Amino acid sequence: MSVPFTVGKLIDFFSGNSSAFLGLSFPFAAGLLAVLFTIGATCNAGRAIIMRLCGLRIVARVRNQAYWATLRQEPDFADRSAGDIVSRLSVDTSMMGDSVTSNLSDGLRALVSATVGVSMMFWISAKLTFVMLCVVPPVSLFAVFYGRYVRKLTNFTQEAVGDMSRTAEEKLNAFKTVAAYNTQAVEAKLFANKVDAIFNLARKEAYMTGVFWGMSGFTGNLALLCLLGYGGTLVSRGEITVGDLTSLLMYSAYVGGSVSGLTGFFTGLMRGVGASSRVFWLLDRTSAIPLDKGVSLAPTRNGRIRFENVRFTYPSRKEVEVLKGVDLSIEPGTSVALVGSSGSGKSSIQQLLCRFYDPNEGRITFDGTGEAGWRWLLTMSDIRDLTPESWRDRLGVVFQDPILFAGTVHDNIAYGTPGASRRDVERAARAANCDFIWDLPQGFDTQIGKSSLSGGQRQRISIARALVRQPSILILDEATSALDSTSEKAVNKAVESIIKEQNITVIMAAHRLSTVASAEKVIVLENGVVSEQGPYDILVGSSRNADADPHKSRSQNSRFRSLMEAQLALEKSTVNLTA
Ligand SMILES: Nc1ncnc2c1ncn2[C@@H]1O[C@H](COP(=O)(O)OP(=O)(O)OP(=O)(O)O)[C@@H](O)[C@H]1O
Repeated sequence: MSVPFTVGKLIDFFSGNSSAFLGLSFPFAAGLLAVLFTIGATCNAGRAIIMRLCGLRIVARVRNQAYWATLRQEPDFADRSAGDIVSRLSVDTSMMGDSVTSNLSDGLRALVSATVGVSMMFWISAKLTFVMLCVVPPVSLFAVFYGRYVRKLTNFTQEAVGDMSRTAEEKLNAFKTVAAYNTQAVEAKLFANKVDAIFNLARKEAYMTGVFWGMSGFTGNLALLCLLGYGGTLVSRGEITVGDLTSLLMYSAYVGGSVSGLTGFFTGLMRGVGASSRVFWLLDRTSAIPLDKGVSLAPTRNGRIRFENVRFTYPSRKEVEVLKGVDLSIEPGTSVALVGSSGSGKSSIQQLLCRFYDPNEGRITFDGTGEAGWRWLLTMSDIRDLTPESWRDRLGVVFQDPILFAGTVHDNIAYGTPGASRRDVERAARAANCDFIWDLPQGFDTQIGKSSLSGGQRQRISIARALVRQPSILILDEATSALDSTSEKAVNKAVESIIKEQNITVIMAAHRLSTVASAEKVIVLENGVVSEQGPYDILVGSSRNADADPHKSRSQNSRFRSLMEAQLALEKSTVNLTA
């Protein structure tokens, strides 16, 4: 800020208006200025470096915290808004970092420059400065409205960007489906619509920005005109010198630059406020199922699981009740098959067991202390009272569509069991009938990705992943559906022996007769309620609700029989053929 003042004094000194330069000898004053400029340059560099580093640190820290906050949400949340979360983690966080560092620093610098510049102008000529400043207020007022408008637009734009990312992510994940159905053009159009939405928002901002800059440029020129016209008059009247007028001109340019910098700061700040509100929303969101809320379940013996009048609707589809009062009981160390037509609620029961959701009514209890007789009643816990973390530690889960991550076979099997040794991993792999691993080029150290193995191989690795945890409860959702019947039999046999060995409860959702037959108890679901349950042999010989009413007459028209009719007939004909 000393430059305009110095230039004015220099002009006066050389034009003979003043006998001394800044009241000092010329070489001394020039040396002093050189020192001042060096200090200024060093501070400027320091400011830029410090602010940049602060920005990077803030972005890194906020990203980590936001990702951590996301991972601790209920699974349904991330499932529904993955694309949007990615945009919050990438774009919003960096906008937020910029806004509070380089933008803030530039803004503060502009504020100081404008204040010092205006003060210096007043000091040189209060009259002239006052005339000039009359044109500034309308621009400032406009800047405030402009900033607010930009904040609103930023929020809309970020939401639109999230929407676009979601669409792209979904379709890129299903690239083969898009290719198989030749829907590239349809998808490109859908994506273009999302891009158009972003473009339209950006266009609105562009119009507003254009008007703003046009207006502020015009105001600046008007101020300059005042300065030259009125300032020239003051020089001719001898009220100020030519050097003073030059200093004033330069200060006004500095102040003009600072004011536009302040406007940029204000809009940047508003953009940052918009982006940070989206990031803070994520950081502040409380999970519907907090991971650490409740009593930690000690790794004790296995226990009985009971569903008591469980009613459930998915949060994203509140109008459809999926489970309509499910009552069932599963003894520890037994295997149970959930059977029912597609959409009857088998996976939903398993998801509730994993506590990905909580029931709307009723409760799911676990008697984890293994007390015998009536005493187990006293030790039963509603699984909602347990921390999801400690509860899930007891579970081994294999989903319908198993996911493998980039990494080695070993890493994939040991995923979630960091302490698992190579021996543990190999034992689990053997139990899950993963013989093919030994034939891979680098065995357990072979790198695998999302799609480098067949469906059946992926399923078996997922089963090994669940077994290596040595769970109390093994949840298998159509876990062997992609296996050929020999592999399926081998896996079922291995799982059976592990159940006996380790007292594991197995709850499997299955359509295949061979898998169902391997279970000790079959629970038949129909339209969200348990319609039959009992041992396989009885249901197949067809007792209706053998558990509930063992004395009831056997019916050849049981729901289980009709579900399995085709497979039972096939089995019968195979037996006849073999005979
Ligand atoms: N995430 C979800 N959001 C909303 N509704 C869902 C969700 N998942 C499942 N549903 C609905 O809940 C009902 C029961 O689904 P569920 O997956 O439990 O059936 P299922 O018996 O396991 O079927 P399948 O044998 O085909 O796997 C279905 O009507 C389904 O449309």
